[in-house]
Amino acid sequence: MIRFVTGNEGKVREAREYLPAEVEQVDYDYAEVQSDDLETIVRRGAREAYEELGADGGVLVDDTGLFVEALSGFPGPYSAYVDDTLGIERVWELVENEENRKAAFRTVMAYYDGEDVATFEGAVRGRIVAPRGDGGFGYDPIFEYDGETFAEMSTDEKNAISHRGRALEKFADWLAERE
Ligand SMILES: O=c1[nH]c(=O)c2ncn([C@@H]3O[C@H](COP(=O)(O)OP(=O)(O)OP(=O)(O)O)[C@@H](O)[C@H]3O)c2[nH]1
Ligand SMILES: [Mg+2]
Repeated sequence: MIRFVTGNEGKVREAREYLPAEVEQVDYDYAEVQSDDLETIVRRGAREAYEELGADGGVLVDDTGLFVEALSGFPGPYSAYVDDTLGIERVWELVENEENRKAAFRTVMAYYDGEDVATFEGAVRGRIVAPRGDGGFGYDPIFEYDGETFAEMSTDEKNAISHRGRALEKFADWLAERE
């Protein structure tokens, strides 16, 4: 059993689809330290969550950012705040008149079970487009990869190419090797 510490059900859905182990969602709000480095955020988050929730199996945390080239990497680690305040329509409007609409998603996951903290990273490059599709969550409707937005893909299709899918793949390999 893996305790996935997140308030985001979309992340949990993708992890459940991917991982062979059972995944329990724990909605504990660990402190996301102010940092422009996702790895720093998840390393601390995993330790804090483990200490708070107790030594009842490992905990997994995921911090994700959307990095838009024309905006010098914004919103990056502040993606959740910008989603809540500006919303994805406004992010699209910020990029709409730019020639360069390239962007990347980056996820870093950290797993901690009382021994060492292990981290797994995944990234995908795509471009920002006007919102399309009703699947997915967060910025999925404005992120296009190979002609389709993430919101137009099934969970399986997104996992096969996404930032989170790549991080989950590394995590799954690591778990399998440890057994
Ligand atoms: O289009 C997207 N495709 C994704 O695959 C994806 N993963 C996360 N996000 C969004 O980017 C921000 C990350 O912030 P975030 O990592 O702090 O997540 P969160 O605050 O939602 O949950 P958590 O911190 O409790 O785990 C939040 O606005 C998420 O909705 C995504 N958007
Ligand atoms: Mg968050």
